[in-house]
Amino acid sequence: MAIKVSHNLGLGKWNDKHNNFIPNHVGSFFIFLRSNKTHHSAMSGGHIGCCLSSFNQTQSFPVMEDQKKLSFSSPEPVNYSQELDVAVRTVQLACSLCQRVQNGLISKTSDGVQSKDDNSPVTVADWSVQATVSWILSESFGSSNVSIVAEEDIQNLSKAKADGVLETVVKTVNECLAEAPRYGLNGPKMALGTTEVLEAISRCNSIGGPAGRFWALDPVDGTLGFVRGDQYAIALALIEDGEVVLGVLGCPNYPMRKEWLNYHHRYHRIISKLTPSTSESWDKGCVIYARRGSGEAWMQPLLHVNKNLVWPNSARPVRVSSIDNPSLATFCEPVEKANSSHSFTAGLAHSVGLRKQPLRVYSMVKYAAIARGDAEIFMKFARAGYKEKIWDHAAGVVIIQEAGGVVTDAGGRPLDFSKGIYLEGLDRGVIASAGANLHDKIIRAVDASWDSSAL
Ligand SMILES: Nc1ncnc2c1ncn2[C@@H]1O[C@H](COP(=O)(O)OS(=O)(=O)O)[C@@H](OP(=O)(O)O)[C@H]1O
Ligand SMILES: [Mg+2]
Ligand SMILES: [Mg+2]
Ligand SMILES: [Mg+2]
Repeated sequence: MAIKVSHNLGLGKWNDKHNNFIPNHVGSFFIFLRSNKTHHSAMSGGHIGCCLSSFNQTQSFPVMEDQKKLSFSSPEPVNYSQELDVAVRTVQLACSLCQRVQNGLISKTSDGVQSKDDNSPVTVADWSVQATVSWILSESFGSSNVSIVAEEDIQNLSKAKADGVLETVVKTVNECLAEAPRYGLNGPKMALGTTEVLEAISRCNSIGGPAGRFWALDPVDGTLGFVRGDQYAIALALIEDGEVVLGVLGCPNYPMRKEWLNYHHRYHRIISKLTPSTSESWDKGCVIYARRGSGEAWMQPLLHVNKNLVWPNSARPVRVSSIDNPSLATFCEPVEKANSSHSFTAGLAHSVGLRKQPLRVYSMVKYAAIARGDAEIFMKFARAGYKEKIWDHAAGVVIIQEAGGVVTDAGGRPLDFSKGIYLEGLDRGVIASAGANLHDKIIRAVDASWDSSAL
């Protein structure tokens, strides 16, 4: 049978109490399927479950008899389809912003990179993505329902010497939001002013914690990779009562061949030499996402700005590698020695029998590589005293777990996202593996060599 669904549903509010979505527009009709597969149908071509659209037309959709029953049955646990749908579209939009800014940075010799108080880099893209994601989430769910923990703040941006940067951020955010309808998202009616952009950035002032719902955002993870024209990620996760329930990772430079993940510092030159300009959309860049408990992780190609594509986008499932023989396994780790001890992991690799060269990649693209089956192990052992932040891990952890992998600290315990902005109580380091066998071997090797390490 077929049922008429209005595509011009506009925005509404999720009602937690009644577990349903209430559209703002009177007369709009919304079907929300409470099936485990709902998010996939929304992402991969089916439109049911998607409440945001740029189209002003009605369309007929076939609805199975049992699906119809599901949509009108009594309330069941929240399945976050609405949140996942908005999050994936928003990360796609953010990827296009970053690509534009990165291309501009690389072609210019001028300094588009600022330094924060800890000397780490921050760029127009970091602030612009944070403003854009914050604005879209508030617009989609109502600002009083949205709480965000995110990396950037406006202190550095507001500094007098960063005046030109602030102007560029406002311009970048508005250029990006003007594209929102192509992603099925509503943009602002009028361009945002400086105050609104600063407000959107500083609204991300949640400090997380054990209760309630908040988003964790790393607008650009691997900023160093970003400014070097290399790998970086946009990471958005939803955390509820201390558990990561959704993870979305945008990886705009994820190459078509996994070997090219390794070409840091030279990535852009190599890719532009080897990739024909007419390459297909799967060639470079993807968005990977998962919902906790679904047992599935999905990957979309980037929606390429220049190819006149509009939503909906296609998706395909991803799964971790089945390799569990250490001699065939590849491990990945941060590029910078300052962020993780390369000598300690080299020792672990040797004792476990990992024979391949480590894949050194900036950012949470490492988590994406494990989820896609392009590498089997990820290890990070920061220097003593460094506290890992939740936005550097949340999205990647749920994606790997749903793709079939394992993520724990070096003591074998799950990462704890319930203690505020830091992964408090993290035991030594973070280990992610394609399977329990490899994981146990690494953990045993850490135990055996930790005391004699300098960490
Ligand atoms: N000293 C130190 N030790 C450990 N980790 C640190 C340290 N300083 C920063 N960071 C965080 O590392 C994030 C980047 O991690 P990566 O795995 O991408 O490292 S690397 O850039 O490949 O070396 C990076 O994320 P972004 O700031 O979003 O780029 C930081 O949050
Ligand atoms: Mg980060
Ligand atoms: Mg960052
Ligand atoms: Mg940073």
